[in-house]
Amino acid sequence: MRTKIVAGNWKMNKNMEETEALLAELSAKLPDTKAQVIVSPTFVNLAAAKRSLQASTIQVAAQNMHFAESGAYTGEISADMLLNIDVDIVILGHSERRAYFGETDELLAKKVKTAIEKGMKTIFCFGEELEDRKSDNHFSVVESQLKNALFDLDAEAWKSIILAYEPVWAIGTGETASPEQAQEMHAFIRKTIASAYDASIADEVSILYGGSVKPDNASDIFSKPDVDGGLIGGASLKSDDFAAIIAAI
Ligand SMILES: O=C[C@H](O)COP(=O)(O)O
Repeated sequence: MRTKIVAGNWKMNKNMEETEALLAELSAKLPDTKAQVIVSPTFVNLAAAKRSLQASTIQVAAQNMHFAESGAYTGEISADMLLNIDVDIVILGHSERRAYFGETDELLAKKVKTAIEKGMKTIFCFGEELEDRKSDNHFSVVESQLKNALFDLDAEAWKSIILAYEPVWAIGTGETASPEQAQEMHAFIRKTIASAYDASIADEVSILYGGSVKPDNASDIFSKPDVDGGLIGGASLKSDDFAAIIAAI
């Protein structure tokens, strides 16, 4: 049985007081769920989030990290720094990191490797752009993103990987992939992993969908057999909306 997960990526939103207030609201409204719920505030608010959630089942993830142990990397954050404040989940490969900060599959492979070595869980994001889908290249783009960043991992490492398929054309646009499009791609991802490794790894990895998930479309998307939850952007910034999405799983 795969773990169901709903994760909220807050991106560059919410100051410390707003972080604490949103988490207090969310904790009060958290529906009864077996899903793993994760929130991902900005780096500077991770410690405050951990404090706010001390008595909660809600987990905290970072939105990025560097691959190096430490050193002269101005502005960067290491795995050990995250672990030092008890943050052991990291989002890597988000399309905004790829598009605005030049993160490549090769760089992401290094980051994932570090996360695994440090005992962290990775929410690994990937997905095609609109032109890829229009030109019917979406499957090959996704396959190469997975292959380049993840397929050097050993089988054991996959226990620490959560996948998040996020078609770039659906992120923050209000345009969601249809539940059928999400299911088709998630099934393809599982098949690709089964070919590279084996069926049990493919069956066990949780694959989240991300891209304009809202309270009114969440249950249709989550009802698909290969969709194990969501990575939620905008709608995770409002406690009512995020709680409704969690309730839809
Ligand atoms: O990480 C989350 C995704 O970028 C989705 O964002 P969105 O729900 O605002 O479309």
